[in-house]
Amino acid sequence: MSLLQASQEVDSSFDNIPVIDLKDIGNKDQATRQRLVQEVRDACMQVGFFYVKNHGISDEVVQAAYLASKELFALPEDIKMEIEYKKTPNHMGYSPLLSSNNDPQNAGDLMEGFEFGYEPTEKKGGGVDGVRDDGITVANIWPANSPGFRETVLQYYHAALGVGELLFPLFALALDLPENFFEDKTRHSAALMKLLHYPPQVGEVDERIMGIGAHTDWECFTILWQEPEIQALQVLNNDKEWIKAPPLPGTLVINLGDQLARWTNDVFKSTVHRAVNRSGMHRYSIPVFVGTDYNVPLEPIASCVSGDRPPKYEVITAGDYVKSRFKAAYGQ
Ligand SMILES: O=C(O)CCC(=O)C(=O)O
Ligand SMILES: [Fe+2]
Repeated sequence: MSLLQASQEVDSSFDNIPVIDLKDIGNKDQATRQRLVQEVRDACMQVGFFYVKNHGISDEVVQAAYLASKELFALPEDIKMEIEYKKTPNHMGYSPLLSSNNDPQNAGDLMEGFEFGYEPTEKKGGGVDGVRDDGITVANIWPANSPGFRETVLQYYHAALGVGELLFPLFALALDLPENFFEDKTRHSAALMKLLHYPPQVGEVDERIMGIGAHTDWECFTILWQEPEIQALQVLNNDKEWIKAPPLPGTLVINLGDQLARWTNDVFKSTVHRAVNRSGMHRYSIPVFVGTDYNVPLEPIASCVSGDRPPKYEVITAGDYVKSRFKAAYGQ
């Protein structure tokens, strides 16, 4: 069945998020690979979200990033504000509570964050990397007097990039494209990592106050680590029901973003989601947003367009798209 035919028959009234085991990802056996690709295709068409287990990021690397994140957010507010995102041209750095607003219906997101883009682990200090001088990842900003912080979080970042490199060929195969379709479009690691902290929300439930309001992600896909045992993430299905995406031990959440929806003319779903922390405890999460290089135009692939299904989106480069979404979320 062609992609478009399959897409017409898709039922997106899911009530849970599929789990995909990556243990066979290096297995070259045709049938094994085909099974994995089919699982990815179904998840991308029906849900836009899936968990991965056996993803290859070690517990040590995850734990170290988690602890570094907790330590960062525990710093006094005035210290954190020294690296506020407004001090960079590209919104990297610290964003205090309520500084972003992902859902225009809401008053702001009740979370604080710290965001950075590509840097090799060995480089000392943040700064300009000529290859990526694209207006988005030109300047990271790092907390002063936090020894080891930069190295620790970059270690996680690079491990997540490795997961991304495993996933791109699967997405390509799931779209009936050559396995290496994304290779020349992802040479510069246009990935941003964000540490997030959601303080507990207590008291009366107000639907307009979310940790992060309803939104879609902006890149190709997001690799999300969630704090164990705290339910916060919710995913919207086609029946407009919020489906819980609880943390499952040992897994990461993969969710598709708008770039893949644009590449595929919505054959793959960039699904609306939100998070709210009513657990009474502090919650931390770590998304890594993986996209195509910022100069790459997001042109719908031929197998996702037909006379009945004309292109839904104007062509825009990945970079311009991400910039426009930053502007909308931060109001500048
Ligand atoms: O913290 C979470 O579970 C979700 C975060 C998220 O959706 C985002 O940062 O785009
Ligand atoms: Fe998101």
